[in-house]
Amino acid sequence: MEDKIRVLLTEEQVDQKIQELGEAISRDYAGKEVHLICVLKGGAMFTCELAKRITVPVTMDFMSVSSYGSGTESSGVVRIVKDLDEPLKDKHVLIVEDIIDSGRTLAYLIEILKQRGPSDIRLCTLLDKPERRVKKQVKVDYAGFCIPDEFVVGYGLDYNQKYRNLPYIGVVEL
Ligand SMILES: O=P(O)(O)OC[C@H]1O[C@H](OP(=O)(O)OP(=O)(O)O)[C@H](O)[C@@H]1O
Ligand code: HPA
Ligand SMILES: [Mg+2]
Repeated sequence: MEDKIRVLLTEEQVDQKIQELGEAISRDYAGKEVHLICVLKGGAMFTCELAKRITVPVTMDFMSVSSYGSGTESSGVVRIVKDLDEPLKDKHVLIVEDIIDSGRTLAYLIEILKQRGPSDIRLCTLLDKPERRVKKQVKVDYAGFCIPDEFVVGYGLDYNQKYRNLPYIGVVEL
């Protein structure tokens, strides 16, 4: 059966925001090389679109962690499914996520990546759900949109692995 999806952010709104984020990052990292860390799978589409709009030199690496089962609640247990290929020593690391919800995924990731000796670590997310935050210490450097406490899909975000390919952000009417 098809789920009913209500549009929360249109493709045009998302594109415009990614352009703005790319410009802000390019300004802030002027004269440096930025090492983007894409957090798979959710961060894949956003990372690629963002990378296209950054004008300073970019390198990219990919990591896969999982904190959600098949439902809409974080399990609280974060697992590394695929680690990075490259070391982070002396790099300007920018972690790119689709969403920060409870903050558990990012709190865990930042802790382990800090130990690998990067020059600095910042965080960029397309969506932020501040009302849901459990890990209050997670500081977001670049956030596209703050959204209300609703389960969203599209632009990399899934519900039971579906809808990652939608070019907009929608809410599944459960
Ligand atoms: O702030 P949190 O409550 O930790 O939730 C955010 C994380 O949860 C989702 O990933 P998920 O673990 O579902 O895996 P996926 O990216 O492969 O969909 C999302 O892509 C974020 O990575
Ligand atoms: O709202 C959401 N949608 C999809 N995946 C998620 N992971 C955390 N929050 C969400
Ligand atoms: Mg994810």
